[in-house]
Amino acid sequence: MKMPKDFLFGAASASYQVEGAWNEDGKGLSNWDVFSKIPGKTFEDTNGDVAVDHYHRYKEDIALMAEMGLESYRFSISWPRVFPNGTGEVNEKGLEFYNNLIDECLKHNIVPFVTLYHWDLPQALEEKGGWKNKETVDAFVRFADTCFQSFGDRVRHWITFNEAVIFCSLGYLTGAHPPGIEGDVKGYFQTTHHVNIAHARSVELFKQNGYEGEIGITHVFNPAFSIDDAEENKFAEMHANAYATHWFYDPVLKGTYPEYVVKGLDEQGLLPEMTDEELDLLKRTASMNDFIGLNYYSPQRVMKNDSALVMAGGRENSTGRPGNPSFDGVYKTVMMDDKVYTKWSWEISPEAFLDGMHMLKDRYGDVKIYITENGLGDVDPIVDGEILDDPRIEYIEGHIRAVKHAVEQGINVAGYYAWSAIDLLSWLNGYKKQYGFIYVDHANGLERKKKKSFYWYKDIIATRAENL
Ligand SMILES: C[C@@]1(C(=O)O)OC[C@H]2O[C@@H](O)[C@H](O)[C@@H](O)[C@H]2O1
Repeated sequence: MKMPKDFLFGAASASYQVEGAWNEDGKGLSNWDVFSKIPGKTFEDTNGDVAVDHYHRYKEDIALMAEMGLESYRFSISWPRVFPNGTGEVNEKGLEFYNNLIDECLKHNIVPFVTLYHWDLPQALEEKGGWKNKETVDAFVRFADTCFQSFGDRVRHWITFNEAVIFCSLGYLTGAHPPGIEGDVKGYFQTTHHVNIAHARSVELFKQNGYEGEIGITHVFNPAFSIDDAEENKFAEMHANAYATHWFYDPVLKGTYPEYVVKGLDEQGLLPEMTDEELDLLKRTASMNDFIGLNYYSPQRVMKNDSALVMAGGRENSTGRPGNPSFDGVYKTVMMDDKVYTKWSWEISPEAFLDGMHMLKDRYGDVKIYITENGLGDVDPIVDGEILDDPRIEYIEGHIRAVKHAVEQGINVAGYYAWSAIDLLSWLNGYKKQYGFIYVDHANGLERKKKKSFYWYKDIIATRAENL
């Protein structure tokens, strides 16, 4: 079977990780511009000052994506490039860059798929409390509307937020991401609620103003599976899926928070402050969401936690490495002998991906899905100057096959975006963790080079994955 003709084969990036030009053309400071310069926060003190210089080299990069036959490019907009202080004055040069980027995509018949927020919050807002402060919600809605007005004549696909669970939990539970706070559990849940309100208000505004196209949100998709059939471990599975998935997906797709989590948080005095008006907003906007974006890399294998609650913070544990207890100590993730893992100990399981998508359909019905990220973080083998990233080809082949099976089994998947189009700055892992189809040679002026997977993906797109 060929993938449907309107299925989008894409690839993704994020502003802070690719653009560089951190202080050029009127751009304001982001929280990551500041946080990454705190000694020890990132591997080898890497930061996004230059990244892979997409800001100056986007035409070359888009041309390479077009050569690959890429049908769609998912990229994010740097909020502080548009609003240097988070709100107030608009930076026209910032709008100009994204207008040029969008026009370059369209010139090559590449569909722009825009993420409004991929973690780079204006520092001016972070300093006023960031996502714990309701004012940030107001500022986001203004930023979103400015983008709708400026780009909505050519952009027809919008994602409000990328992976709320990551920037909220790493910002307020483990402290590995800005603002670097550890153990603020109530603050963590409050930020997730504020992000949900910012999303819902932006969706309602998008629909009320009659912008063309579709809007949704992207969440981590990390389905939990018990290590066995023991009752206590099946409970751990239920608990993990409730807190890591339903807490984020239900308010968007059902318009309500999962009762099990609300009850648990209330009993612990951790329930976010939520007004009736906000809860009504979630309820009335749920049906306005056009799709849900899934960022799937791996499942989590869980069991009842039998050790003291040790919040393993720090860089290496922030990338989803198994072995950590949940924030509340109820369950822990484990590695299993019969599973396959990446160099960063992330399980590789296209099977769990397909099972998880069925779980979502059972809970949310026939919701339109985009796979907005999926890929292999690896240290790519280089042989005689050629980047032979066969492990990445094998990983992506298995996951596109799972997407194909999902579509054949009646699950409404409308597109697949590999993470990432081009090698880029990993938030905490510098450049050692590569994801791209295009290699960036940091030893030779950021020269671009096509990997083996570049040619492989080109063929997959051309044949619409018919032979998978
Ligand atoms: C933590 C990590 C990683 O470095 O592997 O997960 C996979 C991927 O997720 C994306 O949303 C991040 O923007 C990107 O940088 C990657 O981040």
